[in-house]
Amino acid sequence: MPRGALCDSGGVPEENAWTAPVALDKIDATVRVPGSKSITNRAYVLAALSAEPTLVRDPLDSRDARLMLGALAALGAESEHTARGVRVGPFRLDQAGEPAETSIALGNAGTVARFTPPLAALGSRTVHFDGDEAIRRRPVAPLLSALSALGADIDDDGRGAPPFTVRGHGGLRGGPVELDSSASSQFLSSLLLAGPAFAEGITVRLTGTVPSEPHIAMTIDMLRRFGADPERDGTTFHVPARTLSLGEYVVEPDLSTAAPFVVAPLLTGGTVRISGWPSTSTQPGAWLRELATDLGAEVTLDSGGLTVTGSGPIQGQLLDLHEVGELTPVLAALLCFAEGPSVLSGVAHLRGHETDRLAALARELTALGGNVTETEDGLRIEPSPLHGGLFHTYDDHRLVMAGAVLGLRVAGVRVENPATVGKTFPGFVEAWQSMLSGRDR
Ligand SMILES: O=C(O)C1=C[C@@H](OP(=O)(O)O)[C@@H](O)[C@H](O)C1
Ligand SMILES: C=C(OP(=O)(O)O)C(=O)O
Repeated sequence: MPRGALCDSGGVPEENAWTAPVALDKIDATVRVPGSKSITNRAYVLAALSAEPTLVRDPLDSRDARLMLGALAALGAESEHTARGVRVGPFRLDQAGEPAETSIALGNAGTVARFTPPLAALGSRTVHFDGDEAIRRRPVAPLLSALSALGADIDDDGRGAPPFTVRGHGGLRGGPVELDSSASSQFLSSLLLAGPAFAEGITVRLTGTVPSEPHIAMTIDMLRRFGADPERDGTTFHVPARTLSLGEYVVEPDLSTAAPFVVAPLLTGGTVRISGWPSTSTQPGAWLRELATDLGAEVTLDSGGLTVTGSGPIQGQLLDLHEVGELTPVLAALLCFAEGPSVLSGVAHLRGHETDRLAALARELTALGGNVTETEDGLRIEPSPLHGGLFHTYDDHRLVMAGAVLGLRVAGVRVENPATVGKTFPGFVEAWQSMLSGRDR
């Protein structure tokens, strides 16, 4: 993947930086993290495609989730916040009497930019897609090409990123298509999620390797729960046309958002309990349980949640993160404190995430005294003492979380623009401070 661009934080003044608290003692806290972004936004899309309204319970309420609801509303699927959750859909395909054109605000939400274009092609309006400066650098070309091959009418400016326009003509033929989903698993998830609504369903044959496999498993699992019949045969995926219906969907806590809390006791000693941790999950963050154990923590999972107790130093690691790329920023921060060198690999596609995460992490960790270099597909981290300073976050929620992890052991880490964490966890700073003050949330 070509080198990405580092996004700036839109002129957020440095005095808004948050000084990440140092852990003065062993931690002892119980933490509740919000609903999974990936599950929430898939549930909203599948609800919009269902024949009846769906109540999505315990959903994430954050910038990305609201952008998804806004996109679905623009496409004709209304939602309502109720005391029991968010009731969504169904999507009205008959859009007679609606304005002929509408716009979708993408913010910097990959799930909105990748999951909603097929829905626009199913409708009958002209839909313009655009968002933050950063989303204009995130790839969509393979998805738009596949949709065009399936019969969609799409205009873009040839850069392979937003903005673009989809002209709906009241449905999509679907059928067989080839897809290169190596830059983002979200291209494949997008086609599979909408597949049941295509006249001929969809058969996708992948031409490259796909990152973030757990997110593909999540897509398949959620399609099944909503009544679809997806099948996978190696690199070929088939989703027949189906009418979807479920009624109610309960969202799991976000295990990637949990990552900084899981690794905290490895750096401070003591115990963190993450309530509501599911006994099985398709989320990539489920792997943190195994990783924390390998790093020497005592880890137990019971009906109360996941309990992680840290003890002693951590060793350097060789980790292929191709399947769990979104965990990279927090793990890179953690491994700056390891006793030996670490190599994180398999994550070249992170150059097309919220920012070029490999460049951002190498630059910011080095600026605080770390010895971190970019490789072709990851990062090499050598032990080196860290010091305080401004930690730029490039409008990336997971860099805010990484900065918080550094601050546990290093005084004076000032995390730039902490509010950008609201993409997935608006209450992150408060939850982090409560964890350190021993006040349970
Ligand atoms: O489908 C999803 O919900 C996601 C897939 C992954 O994207 P990539 O495959 O582009 O890394 C992940 O990093 C992102 O945070 C969420
Ligand atoms: C890559 C991420 O987000 P998005 O859904 O915008 O792709 C992420 O949350 O780490």
